[in-house]
Amino acid sequence: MVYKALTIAGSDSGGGAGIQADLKTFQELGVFGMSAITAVTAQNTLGVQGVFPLSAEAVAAQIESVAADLGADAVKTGMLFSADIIRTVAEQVKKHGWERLVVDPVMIAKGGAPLLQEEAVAALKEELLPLALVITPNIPEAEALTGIVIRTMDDRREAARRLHRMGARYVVVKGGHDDDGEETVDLLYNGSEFSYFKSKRIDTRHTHGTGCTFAAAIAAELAKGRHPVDAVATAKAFVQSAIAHPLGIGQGHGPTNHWAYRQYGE
Ligand SMILES: Nc1ncnc2c1ncn2[C@@H]1O[C@H](COP(=O)(O)OP(=O)(O)O)[C@@H](O)[C@H]1O
Ligand SMILES: Cc1ncc(COP(=O)(O)O)c(N)n1
Repeated sequence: MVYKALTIAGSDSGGGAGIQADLKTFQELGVFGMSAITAVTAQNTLGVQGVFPLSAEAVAAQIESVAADLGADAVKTGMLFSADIIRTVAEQVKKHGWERLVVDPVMIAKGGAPLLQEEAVAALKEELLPLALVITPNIPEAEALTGIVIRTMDDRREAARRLHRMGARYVVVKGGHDDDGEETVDLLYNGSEFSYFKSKRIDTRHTHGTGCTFAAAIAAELAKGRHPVDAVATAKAFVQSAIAHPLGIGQGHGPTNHWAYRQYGE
């Protein structure tokens, strides 16, 4: 049985985030990766030097080509850039009946470059979020989507409840941006209870693409038919290993090591 996952996201020329991180992660987890590119970024470990969006028509055509021939066992979205592209992606997801959908609501690159237009946040909330099986905001994204200022774990739980009410069935509020403490804690809410995925916080600047890698690993595990909670557990272990064994390339915020989980395990 060959499991297939489709990523709908932006291209990162530096290879650490976006489509490139997603395809590497799918491959490492034994899933055949396919892609629909929403925007091409000129990017490296130092930052984003340019953003060149594709038309919504070009995005739809790529998705149609995949759906018409190969099909997808799970779908992941990343950088979507505009409201137009978001609406198109939502239409396509509904049209093809894709239920195992991971929405990583990418908004801003770690260096501060916007990857989603401000006016597109409403479309993300209204059109795409209700279709998500799993949504994986980091803390600033959870704040932008809910309007809650997140300082404490209670704030995070409240944000998760709101995102669930907006229609996402499993909400993961990631803890990479919470700099306090020895641990990073990703909080998962399924509509009735919370669970916590904890790992040792690694002191490193090589975290470019961690969010993409984490969400792609969830999609890969969902493609194999795994339960969302088990998929999140594997994704946390995968990204932890990828951060713990950095490659040390590039002059800025380097990429994670996508083959670390296979080579070294957790
Ligand atoms: N320094 C770190 N040490 C260990 N895990 C981390 C670290 N930074 C991020 N992570 C993990 O990487 C994943 C992505 O987190 P985060 O940085 O919050 O997302 P994003 O890349 O979208 O900003 C989460 O599972 C988080 O717990
Ligand atoms: C094309 C593209 N997509 C997404 C990100 C976010 O990366 P991160 O996973 O570090 O939040 C990025 N920098 N570039």
